[in-house]
Amino acid sequence: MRNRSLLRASARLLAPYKRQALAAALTGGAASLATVGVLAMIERALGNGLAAAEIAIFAGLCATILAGEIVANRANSEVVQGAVADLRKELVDKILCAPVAALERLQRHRIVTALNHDVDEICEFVRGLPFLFVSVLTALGCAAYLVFLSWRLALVAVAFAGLPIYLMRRALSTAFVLFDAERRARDELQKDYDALIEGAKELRLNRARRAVFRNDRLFARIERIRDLTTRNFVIFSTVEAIDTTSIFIVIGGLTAAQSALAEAPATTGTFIVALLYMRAPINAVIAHVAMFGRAATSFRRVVDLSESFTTTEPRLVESAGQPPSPFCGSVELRGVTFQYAQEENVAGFTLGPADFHIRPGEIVFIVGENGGGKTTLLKLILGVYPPTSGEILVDGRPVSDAERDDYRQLFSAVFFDYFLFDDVSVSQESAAAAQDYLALMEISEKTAIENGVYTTTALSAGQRKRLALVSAFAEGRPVMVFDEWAAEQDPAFRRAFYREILPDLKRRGKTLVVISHDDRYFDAADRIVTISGGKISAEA
Ligand SMILES: Nc1ncnc2c1ncn2[C@@H]1O[C@H](COP(=O)(O)OP(=O)(O)OP(=O)(O)O)[C@@H](O)[C@H]1O
Repeated sequence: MRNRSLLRASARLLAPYKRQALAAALTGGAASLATVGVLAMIERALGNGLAAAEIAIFAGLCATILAGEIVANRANSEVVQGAVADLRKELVDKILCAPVAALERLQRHRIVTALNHDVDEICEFVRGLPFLFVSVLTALGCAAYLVFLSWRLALVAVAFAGLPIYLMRRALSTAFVLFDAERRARDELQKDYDALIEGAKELRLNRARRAVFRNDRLFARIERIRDLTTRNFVIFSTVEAIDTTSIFIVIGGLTAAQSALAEAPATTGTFIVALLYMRAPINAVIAHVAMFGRAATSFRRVVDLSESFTTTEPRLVESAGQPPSPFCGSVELRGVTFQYAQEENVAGFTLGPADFHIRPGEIVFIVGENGGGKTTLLKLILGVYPPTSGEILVDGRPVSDAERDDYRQLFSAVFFDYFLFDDVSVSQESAAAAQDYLALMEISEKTAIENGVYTTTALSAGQRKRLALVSAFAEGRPVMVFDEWAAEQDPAFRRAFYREILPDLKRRGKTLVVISHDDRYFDAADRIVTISGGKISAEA
């Protein structure tokens, strides 16, 4: 079933390139038929020589082979590169629209392996499709020619090829099972590669962990992949060896049968030459079967991934460039709940039902114990997580799924695990203010904004966080949100954040939502909301 899906998906990918694909198929097909024609003429020439007109036809066929192959390869390349680029773009768009909670749950390694390895495998298969088509056409042309030469010899050849074909089929189905195991091992290896880079400092410090990680995890997985790939290689070499041997078995069978069938030796000779020629396209088909197995496994992974990316906001990529809606009133969460997906029979954390509101121009602090639900609440306020139930209202009007992306444009945020892009989206009016903010953050000596890009982001942890605040400010949104922003700051700058920067932002008309554990500065808030065990427990 899935295999048919792969073929359907391949057909869909190739659909926009129908004209080039048709050109490739026709020119490739013409070259294949010309090859069969050349073979037939050689057979005639060996017996009777060629007349002048036939020499011209022979030259014409050779020219057809040359031109056909050049044009077919060029058209193939256009088709395949187009289809590959489309598949990559499609996956990027899927990830851009995917629910953030699903991306967080899936973890980076699975997505990276799908984007790189799986796309490459599928592309490799698609890339081979036009050649497969030409190979099948050539093989069919040869087969027709063989039947034309002698249907009785053709029957003998099929009879002798039966057992090898059965053995090859058995071997290939074993290989397909191994592809699956190899693919799972690749996911795990990618996960360990991530740990190898991201955990470099920890691995340097702990000799015992380094040894276990290297030997029992990384090397063990690399060895497993080597083992599975080698076993697959052996299977395919065996298939090729069976294929090579089978041709000789068939030839042996033909020579043995020739006298019983009273075939002319010249016919049998030509039959065998054509049979030998047929080996090349048959080998190409077998090689493609291997590609098919790998691509089918990768395709299953991509489909599984795509299914977990099912989104309520499929049009996110189309709405780029729309201006944010004007914000004049309040934001309210009414009876909002959110539940993380269940992990291995452990129920996911549930937040809410929560009622929460933000009035324009105020500073709201969200406080509470670790794991109480502050960041989850923040992601709900920002519209990054859609509520499981309940609704979000702007100026008393509920925000629908279709409007959620407009709603999100009200906010800029510095998350606890923020990502710092090196470009700054500075609106005309906030460009000068962004420069002011670099100075206010005491990093204008370290970096500057040139052509909308920071000259450097290679700064200390606290300085990078200040740069993230500049970026958030430069976006010019009415509501700014900070998740434990001051955690990395030195005491003087931490004080500056609560006593100078937040009031300055408020003076500039910003509404501010701040997660904080800095209880000595809680008085900087206009209002404090406490959350514990997923419930808003107090408001002051
Ligand atoms: N990506 C996630 N997937 C599943 N569960 C999660 C995820 N993130 C958080 N949780 C669960 O949700 C609960 C609340 O997490 P949250 O990050 O909102 O807490 P917090 O109050 O911000 O904590 P902290 O003060 O430690 O930052 C946690 O106890 C955790 O079990």
